[in-house]
Amino acid sequence: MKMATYSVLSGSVALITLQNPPVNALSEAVRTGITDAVQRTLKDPQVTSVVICGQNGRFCGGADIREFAGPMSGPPLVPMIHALEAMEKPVVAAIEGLALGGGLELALGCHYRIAHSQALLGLPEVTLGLLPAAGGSQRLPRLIGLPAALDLITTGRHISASEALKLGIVDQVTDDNALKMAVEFARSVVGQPLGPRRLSTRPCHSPPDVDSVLDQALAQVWQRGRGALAPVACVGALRAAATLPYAQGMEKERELMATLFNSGQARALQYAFFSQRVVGKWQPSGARWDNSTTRTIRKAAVIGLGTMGRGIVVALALAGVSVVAVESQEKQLAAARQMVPEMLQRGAGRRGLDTPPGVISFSSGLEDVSEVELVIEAVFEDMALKRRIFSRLATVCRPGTVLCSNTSGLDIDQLAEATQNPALVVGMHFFAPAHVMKLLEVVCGPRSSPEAVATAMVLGKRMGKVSVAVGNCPGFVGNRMLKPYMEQANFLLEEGATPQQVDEALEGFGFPMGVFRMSDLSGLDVGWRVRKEAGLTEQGVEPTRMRQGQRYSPLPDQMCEGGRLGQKTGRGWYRYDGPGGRVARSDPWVQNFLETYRARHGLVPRRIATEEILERCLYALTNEGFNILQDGVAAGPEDIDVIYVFGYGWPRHRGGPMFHAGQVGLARVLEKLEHYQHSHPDVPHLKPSSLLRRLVAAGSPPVQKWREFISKDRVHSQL
Ligand SMILES: CCCCCCCC/C=C\C/C=C/C(=O)SCCNC(=O)CCNC(=O)[C@H](O)C(C)(C)COP(=O)(O)OP(=O)(O)OC[C@H]1O[C@@H](n2cnc3c(N)ncnc32)[C@H](O)[C@@H]1OP(=O)(O)O
Repeated sequence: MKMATYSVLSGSVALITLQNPPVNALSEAVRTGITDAVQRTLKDPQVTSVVICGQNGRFCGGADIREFAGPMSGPPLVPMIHALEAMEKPVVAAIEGLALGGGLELALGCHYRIAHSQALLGLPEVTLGLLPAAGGSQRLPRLIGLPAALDLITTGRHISASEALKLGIVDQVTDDNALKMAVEFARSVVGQPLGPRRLSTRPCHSPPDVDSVLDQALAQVWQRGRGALAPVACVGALRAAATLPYAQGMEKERELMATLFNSGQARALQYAFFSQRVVGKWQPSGARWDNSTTRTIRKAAVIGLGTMGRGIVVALALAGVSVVAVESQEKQLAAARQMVPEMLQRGAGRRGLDTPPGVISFSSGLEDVSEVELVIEAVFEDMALKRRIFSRLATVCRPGTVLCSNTSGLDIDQLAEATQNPALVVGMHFFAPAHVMKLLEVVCGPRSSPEAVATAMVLGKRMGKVSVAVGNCPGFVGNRMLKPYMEQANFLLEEGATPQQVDEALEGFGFPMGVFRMSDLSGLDVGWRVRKEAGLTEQGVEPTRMRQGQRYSPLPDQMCEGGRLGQKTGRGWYRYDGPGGRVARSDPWVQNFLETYRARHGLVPRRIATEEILERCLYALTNEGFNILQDGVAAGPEDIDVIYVFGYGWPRHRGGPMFHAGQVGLARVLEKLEHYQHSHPDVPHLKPSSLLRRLVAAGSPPVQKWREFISKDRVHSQL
């Protein structure tokens, strides 16, 4: 039952309990319940104080985000909180579990706040494309000062009860029963003046250089936000708090919220929030998020200690898994022995731990993995080498050991074939740096058992990853979609664009790095190795611009042949201050290289508009997403969008590629793909997906409806 209940304890303390599981969000029924309870409190002369708490040890997770999709009805939050604050009887918030967003704003309207030591507090509205518009942007700076409020409101970060106490957000923290303590506290403050406890009546203490503090904050959110509107609006609301009387500040808060509330960005960010939860309810290959048998992993091995392997070792150890780290090359092993403990210590420090929970041992031979429960292979993308390792693992490991590969796109089934028990083989595709990046693609091979898949999914979650189950095909989901995107970027260079121009267009869209800067960072040889494996490169001869009957750009292969591998060689699509340099500068050599290339192939360069760059790169990528959905390689558009937001730098405020296509309009995306395919008939990736066509024919249903639509049309699903 969703509501807020009213009861009176020992005849004098009114208790208002929010009841809306699982997080006691402030739905219409809850707001109605609070409003009614306030009226009853006012009318009851026996009641001398009030305590507000949440059912089941959770104070409140904020406004009910699901209600944002429809018309607003019921008592609004602002007057409701104002009525609480205006009461002449002391009101105490008993904060257990969490007080987030509107939940904390409600607590800020109370006269006192008592928190349990394990509670988390915060104003995360900015992460949903909004601002704390129930007075939070005006009350918080009046309580803790402008700089601290700027930090909390523009980042949306959650803080512990002890940090909240230090900042002055809560009055007391307890390890015992916070509700009991709040009730005692409420009784003890009856009769004390409430004026100073009403935050709306306090002045906002701002530093003397208030303008420069606000300007600096604005510059920072611009730089961090990559085009996100909400952080900028948050600074605007805090500027109002610092410079205007409370009532005018509230008016500004309302205006800014109205703009954000109806923006595409707020819709995208709220979609991103729910997508992550949809993806968390995985059910691939007969496995299920809520009732699968899984193996508990206490000891694991990582094979190959390059950059990826080292990161995986650290991520496992931080999750409390003991790791056998194996590397056959002496030099690489020595480097890992030195680097891994340092990385681990830093990772533990970031989590506030003195010592990392997992123990790591190093080895140069596979025989040392015989006791582990799960192995993650992380050697080069070389199928023959990986198969040799898997075949050896199958003999060395105990029966039942789950065998995983960190391949970024090779066939999991071929690896499984090299073992005696293919059901135990799954892909665990991490993203670099593996101990930092949140995404994990768990690749379900056609023969992977539900138990092996569920074990990898659960282990990923334990490692703090957002695990997404995907099917087995070249590149899986993320890299399969990246291929047409990068292909278009290379074609654009052939046609007249420069790497900077393409990168600036993509960075303007909101990616942290354009495609060429990103290639330089990850190393051009990564893709080169994959193309060689696929038989696409033509080293030594004058390369053609067609391969296997399709347009192909040999530009990146030629860069690699010339030793320009990116940052690691100090030269790539940009030049750097030497190997390992980080600052990209435009390189006249590249300009000359492109001009010579175009001349040799008879290509006449043309001016290419930013719009074309974005449409060709992004729609080619999205089109592949539709093909992936059609093939059953991803369970739904949310899975693809989560992968792109967490693994590929897709700006979260644009929801993800599939959501973005819906926002642009599926009919428009289709029309543009048709247009570009007409001009480039030799590029199959521009051929509109039949699923896209069917969705358009069905009237372009919203992205949340695609799943049911797709499942009807799917020939077969890998998941
Ligand atoms: C014209 C202008 C009009 C303006 C009118 C607007 C007025 C608004 C005024 C004030 C602004 C206030 C805004 C807000 O408060 S926005 C909400 C802020 N709160 C949050 O961002 C918290 C979001 N939730 C979380 O971060 C987490 O869920 C958690 C930390 C609370 C709990 O995490 P965990 O235990 O891991 O559980 P899940 O994440 O899996 O969640 C469980 C379940 O609960 C659903 N849920 C969580 N929070 C909310 C919520 N605030 N509203 C609705 N539903 C919520 C979540 O979706 C899960 O459900 P499932 O999807 O069905 O599994």
